[in-house]
Amino acid sequence: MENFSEWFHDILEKANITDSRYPIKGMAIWMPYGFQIRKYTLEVLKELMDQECDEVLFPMLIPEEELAKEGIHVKGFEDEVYWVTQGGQKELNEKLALRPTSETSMYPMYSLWIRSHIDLPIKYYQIVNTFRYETKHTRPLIRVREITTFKEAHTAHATKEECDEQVNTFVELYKDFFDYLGIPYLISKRPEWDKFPGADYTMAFDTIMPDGKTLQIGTVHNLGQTFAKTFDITFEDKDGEHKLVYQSCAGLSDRVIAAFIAVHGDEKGLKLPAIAAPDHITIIPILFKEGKEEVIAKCMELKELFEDAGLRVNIDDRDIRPGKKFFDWELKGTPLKLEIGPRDLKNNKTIAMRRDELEKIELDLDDSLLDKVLDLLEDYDDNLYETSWDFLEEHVKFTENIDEVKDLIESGNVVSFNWCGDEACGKAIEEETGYDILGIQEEITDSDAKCIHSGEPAKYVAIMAKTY
Ligand SMILES: Nc1ncnc2c1ncn2[C@@H]1O[C@H](COS(=O)(=O)NC(=O)[C@@H](N)CS)[C@@H](O)[C@H]1O
Ligand SMILES: [Mg+2]
Repeated sequence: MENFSEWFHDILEKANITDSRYPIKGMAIWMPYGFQIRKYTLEVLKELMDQECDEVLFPMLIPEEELAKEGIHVKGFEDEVYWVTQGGQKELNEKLALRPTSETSMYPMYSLWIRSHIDLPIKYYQIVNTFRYETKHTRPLIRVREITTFKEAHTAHATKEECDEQVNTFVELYKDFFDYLGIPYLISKRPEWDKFPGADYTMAFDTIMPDGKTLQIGTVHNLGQTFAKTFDITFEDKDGEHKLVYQSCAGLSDRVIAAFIAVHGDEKGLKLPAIAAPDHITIIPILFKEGKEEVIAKCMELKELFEDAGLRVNIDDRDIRPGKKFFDWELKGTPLKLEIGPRDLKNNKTIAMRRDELEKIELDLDDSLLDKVLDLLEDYDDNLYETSWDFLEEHVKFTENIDEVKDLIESGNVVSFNWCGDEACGKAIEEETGYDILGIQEEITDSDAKCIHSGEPAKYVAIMAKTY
């Protein structure tokens, strides 16, 4: 994985995940195999989101006057918004923004819908495409200009306590989501200067990619009452008083799939956890002239057996030499491969192979087969989960010496350090090292800890990294 970036771009094309040759920079096509990975990933996400929120769907276009209402917010996005200025031959009398995110399309409606405390809480989410004219280097799935898989949740609450609680609930939901996908993460509170435009604070999930650079894979924002003031989202409370709501929002994007592919991959290609793998099992018949029908018949029988157990199975019966089939299987990263040839049939066996260990496992073609296959899939998933978390944990290094930071990060680590929390000091650290402070992870109680830069008493343990 020396050159991860090359591996990543290659695998997207070779495994038929996306095609970035679309004639607009930062926009790509979801190809069939990738579309399935995205589909199964979204099934997991929606299962979790539907327990917490109601799914809705808002228009993609936002009137300029709404987008511009929240000063800090629009400042944060003014360089990234795409505009629609014409309808057919006619100039529009008001410019329309392609949503970069949907606060300013949703909150005028929240203001309309929320009258009384009984209308609260509102907890809506949508999975849509959003548009950001990213000026930094675009990368497929990682930094795109059309974010095709943008899950955004937006909540409104009567009290601060309930809103703060909602932020914690979304953090827990994201932990569950990434745990299902076996994507390891670091959670931190973004520094003041890097929080979401208009938010009180931002909780961020970062994963460590194979090259040691971190990728922000999800964020939860406590918006406080800022947007409520701007969009006049008030409610009449039980005591008859009119009050501003408290709001939170939580976002994920295509980056989840970038991380899913990256953290589990290896030199041979994809290695997909079963939960979002297009197929769980690839059956490879070894076909000779004689015995061909029997082999195919047995493969069909096994496919049915596994599908009846809820597994996704494909038979690679292409008329090509087995070696090419094995190569493709390794590239596409299906968890388990079963080989069946005429000799295996005679011995009533199949040769199984897990995509992680790549060792031959002889299995009897008897009624113990299904359970053995399910056990292999479970052990495989556990191994992927453990391996990815080991990688993350091995690549977070604590240091008290700012001179060590560069070597640690350049050799592919995230650096954990004591920080006084002062903004000027934080910016000086970023300036001096050339890396980003991802955020603070915990408060420090024992007072003798000193800030890595100012030497002042440290208030927090923070993390910094080279980021995507
Ligand atoms: N250009 C981009 N390409 C891919 N993913 C992106 C891009 N910009 C942001 N993201 C992802 O989208 C997530 C949410 O974006 S955000 O700006 O942080 N937050 C919001 O937009 C909030 N309104 C969430 S509802 C980020 O955590 C990041 O993982
Ligand atoms: Mg951005």
